[in-house]
Amino acid sequence: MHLPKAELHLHIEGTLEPELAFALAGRNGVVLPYADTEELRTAYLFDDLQSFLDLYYALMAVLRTEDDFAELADAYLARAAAQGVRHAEIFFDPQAHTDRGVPIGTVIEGLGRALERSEETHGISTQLIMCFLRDKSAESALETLEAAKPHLHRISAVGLDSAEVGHPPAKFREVYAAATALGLRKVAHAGEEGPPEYVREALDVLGVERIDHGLRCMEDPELVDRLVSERIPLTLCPLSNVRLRAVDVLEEHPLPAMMAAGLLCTVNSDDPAYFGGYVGDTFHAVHEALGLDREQLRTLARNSFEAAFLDHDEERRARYLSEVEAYAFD
Ligand SMILES: Nc1ncnc2[nH]cnc12
Ligand SMILES: [Zn+2]
Repeated sequence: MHLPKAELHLHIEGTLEPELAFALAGRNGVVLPYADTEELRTAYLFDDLQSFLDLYYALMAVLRTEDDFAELADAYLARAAAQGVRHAEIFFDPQAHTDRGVPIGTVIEGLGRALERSEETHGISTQLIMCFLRDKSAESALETLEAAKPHLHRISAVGLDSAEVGHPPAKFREVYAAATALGLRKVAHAGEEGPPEYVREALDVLGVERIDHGLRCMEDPELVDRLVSERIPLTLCPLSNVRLRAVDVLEEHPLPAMMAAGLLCTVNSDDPAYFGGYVGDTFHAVHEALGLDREQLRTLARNSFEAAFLDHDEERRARYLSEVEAYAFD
């Protein structure tokens, strides 16, 4: 669906399509434990977040050089542009690469190279969000922030992702305080598999401005009231929630109830190479499965630009919002 939109919850490593994985494996002499792309695709049946993460981290072995990261990001941006994305705030997981010997500079400069020419090449403005892996230590997160310092001009925010349950946001209090002192914005995954309490902690202890997922806030009416009154954006990922079994089927996703409750919902693709669709496909899917009408889809698109970190460029935000209003559904 070509409705103009911002994508705010997208892991660049989660855009690694099987074809590119095999091409990079060949180039870099990495042997994958799958015969071909078809066999690899059969592994994309997940029971929960962890079963996905195991494959997601394993496949990253093919990403080694600056060119690899630039190619990965460029391929995503081309697909996103074809689905109406005008602005993308892109997550990356530096520790997943530094832990296997790829320097953080290789990752950031490779991604940065694709991102800096994105507006010209794809018509998409971009930002980069550096995520800490919450199943690693707080010290490792601090070391990662320190190692990223020569490249901070390329990074606008920090985030928190990976295995949620058992790794509450408060574990990362110190690194978020350090990121704040460096002028970085803050988001965190919370309430995907973890309890509503993690959403509260992300707001109160880490000071995040957006919640990634936030699905489980619906179990806690008081929290919903707070998210509504403070207009905290939620970056929801409905196709991801189905594939990782947070909801049984898309038809039962609480997105309509969340919108009706007044939450500032956005719709995103999370890891589109693994979950069956990019963000335009996701808009189409929620239209079909949940019956969201055109004005509700327009609201989701409007919300995406409202929730974007575009405060330094309100003129651009206004331009994107006017494109949403002007969009004529086929
Ligand atoms: N859906 C997700 N939740 C947590 N960490 C992730 N890393 C990539 N995708 C993720
Ligand atoms: Zn995510």
